[in-house]
Order: sequence, then C-alpha cells, then structure tokens
Amino acid sequence: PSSVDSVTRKLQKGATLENEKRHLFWETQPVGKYQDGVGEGPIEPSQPLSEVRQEPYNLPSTYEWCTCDLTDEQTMREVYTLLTNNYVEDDDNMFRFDYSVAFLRWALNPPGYFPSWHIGVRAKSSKKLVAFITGIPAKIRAHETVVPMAEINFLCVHKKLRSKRLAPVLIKEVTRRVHLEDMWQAAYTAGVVLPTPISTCQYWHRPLNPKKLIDVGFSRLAPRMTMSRTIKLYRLPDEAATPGFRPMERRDVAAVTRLLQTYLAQFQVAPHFSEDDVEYLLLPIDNVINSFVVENSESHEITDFASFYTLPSTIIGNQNYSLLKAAYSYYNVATSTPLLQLMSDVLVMAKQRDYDVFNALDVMQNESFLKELKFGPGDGQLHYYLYNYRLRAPLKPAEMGLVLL
Ligand SMILES: CNCCCN(C)c1ncc(F)c(N2CC(C(=O)NCc3cnc4ccccn34)C2)n1
Repeated sequence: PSSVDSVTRKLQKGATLENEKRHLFWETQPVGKYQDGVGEGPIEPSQPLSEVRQEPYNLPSTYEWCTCDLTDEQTMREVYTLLTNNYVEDDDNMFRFDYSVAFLRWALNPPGYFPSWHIGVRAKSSKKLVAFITGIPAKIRAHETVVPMAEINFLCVHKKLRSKRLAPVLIKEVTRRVHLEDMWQAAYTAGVVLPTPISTCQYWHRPLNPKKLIDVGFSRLAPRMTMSRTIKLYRLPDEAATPGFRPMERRDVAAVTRLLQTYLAQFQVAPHFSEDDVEYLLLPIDNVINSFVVENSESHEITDFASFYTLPSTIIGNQNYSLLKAAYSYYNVATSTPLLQLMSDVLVMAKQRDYDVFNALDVMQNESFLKELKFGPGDGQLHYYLYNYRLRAPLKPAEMGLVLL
C-alpha cells in the first residue's frame, strides 16, 4: 500500500540526509580524493604545537568532556556498558558487538599509549557516560614510509543522543589531542563509506556451529540442504594436523617478530611491529587474543604463526541464545606449512574453544584459503581510511596488511 511506500521513502530520505550531513563534515577534513600526479604523503603540513587549539571543542551545554582511565575498574565498567548497549549493530539490528572488558584493556593500553586519547562525554547532571572515542599510537608503513599514526576506534554515541551532531565533535576532539602529541596522521576503518577509502574489504565467515548460526539468523540453510547435511559439511577434525603446532609462548617473541616483519613487508600498508609490540599484542590471553606457532621438531625453528581475536556479539531478541561467540582472523604467517593447512588447524583450535563462527577479511593472502576452507562471503564490507595521508592509488584487499580490532 502507498503508506508503506511513503514510510520507506522517508527512511531512505533519512539515510541520505544522514549521509549528506556526514559528507558536510568530512569535506572539511584532510581526507582528500586521489589525484593523478600528486605524490604520496601528508595532505596538510604539521603545525607547531603552539598553534594547536589548546582548549577542547565545544559540547552542547549539558555535556562535559572526560578522560577515561581504563586502568580504573569502575570507569572500564562504564565504557563496557556504553559499548555493549550502543556500539555497532548489523543492518538488520540482529547483532551488536560485545567487546569484553579484558579485550578493551588489551586493545587500548598498548606500550606507549596516551591516557588523554581515551575520550568520554558525560552528562553534567548524572555524570552518565554517553559517548566515547579512542586513539592508540602505532607505527604504520605506507609503501616505503613508516609513519607514526593514531589508530582511531570505538567511536560510540548513546542511542538516545544520535543525530545531535556529536560524532563530528568527538572526531575533532580526538584529532586535537593527537595533534598535541605531535602526531598528524591516523588510520581507521568503518562499515560505512566516507571520503575516501584506501581499500574496501569483504568479510567472510566460516561456520563452526552451523546449527546455532541458522537458529539465530546469522546464516540460512542452503537450498536443498538439510540441517544434518549442513552440520556434516562443516565438521572439523578434533586435533590440529601440523606437527609442532602449539600456542605461542614468551620464548617465541623474537622469532615471531622476525617472521611478521618479513611477511608484512610485501603489503603496501602494514603495521611496523617491534618485539615489544609482538610481546604485548600477540601473546595469548584466552577469550581476547589466541596465537599459535609451528615449531620444527628437529631444528626447533619457528616456521609459522597464526592468530585470531575474540569479539562476541549480543544476539538481540532471540529466545534461545544471547551471545554469538566469534573469532576474527588477525595476523597469519606461513613459511613452511601451507597456509591452507595452517588456517585449517586454527579453525580446529577455534572449534575446540567453542566459537560459533570464524570471521576473516579478504586482506593479505586470505583469499587463498577462504573458499577451500568453506568460508562464505558476508554482507559486511570494511572500508579502510587514512587521515591526512594521500596514497598514490587505492589498495586491493590483497595489498592491505593492517587489521584493526
Ligand atoms: C575497527 N573496527 C572494525 C572491526 C569491527 N568489526 C569486526 C566489524 N565492523 C564492521 C562489520 F561489518 C563487521 N562485520 C563482521 C561481519 C559480521 O559478522 N556481520 C554480522 C554481525 C555479527 N555481529 C555483528 C555486529 C555488528 C555488525 C555486524 N555483525 C560484518 N565487523
């Protein structure tokens, strides 16, 4: 009936209006388009620190800035509660990310982090945390240049405060605080299209518990397939196949760092990991980060590395299940074991640890194993962005060596 059409039209108008406002903000930022002949590098010059705006940007009068000390239990609880109730949902509002407290502490307090880059907005009266945005320092290589950047993440505005134009203020405030630390570039990802993606990647999903995924609507029974046939299709061995495949330990840090640096050198954009970064970021913390190595039984050499991070999702409004336990492929290096076999062993590890699904982006060499290991393409695209840094041309997913959390 025509009333439905007008509702749909209004919704679509809302979305495009949202998109219009979004572009109005981003056109004021140094996130320029690709221009033939213009070289690679910063779009705007850095400023003397004296010229950086000293005072925070203005908020609506009933709100105030705060810095969230994530080493404080109470503050971490407030951040967790804001995100688990108001952070990214899928387009059909069936799932919402449920980043855990342990994950947030790991992800946001790496060596050399700046407490001032963990930014919150509170209601002055109730002191309730209603918005959040974070930055962490990272060395990112773009082609042959290693650039100190801020990795921006966890931009979240409480559902009740949407369309109050808070997001642009949060982005400007984190940019100001990054400038105060004499850093002028940033990297971020988003499921939405903004000016100007440096790469657009595709999510792929490998069911581990296909019955639950179908019950909660994450995936659908394929045509002409029964549930029992589907369960059999995705069955995995009980043990890893590769001799010497085991969880990573502290003694492996130097070898894993060498493996990663050599491997990541082939990608046009990639993190520049030090041993300290590897020790902090890749040693196993159950239900946060799991990592594995292959140790050659004769030479005791570390020849391969694989890792995934844990990011559950709240299942919104399902009677039987409340949580989707998802593993996300992180960094994987295969120099002796075929990548296909290494990733098959990682799937076995995730299944052993009761994950429901294993997600991977089509970045790095992931394309080479996705179909054979029975991943299916997701509907989620992830767009990568650099702030104030122009590349010569956008990257194919296989040229992207950076995975953000
Ligand atoms: C720096 N941050 C980027 C990573 C945040 N990540 C993991 C993310 N960013 C956008 C996505 F599109 C996405 N997808 C994983 C695929 C997926 O599993 N889609 C179904 C689903 C299950 N749970 C949720 C929660 C929110 C959105 C979709 N969900 C799509 N992942």
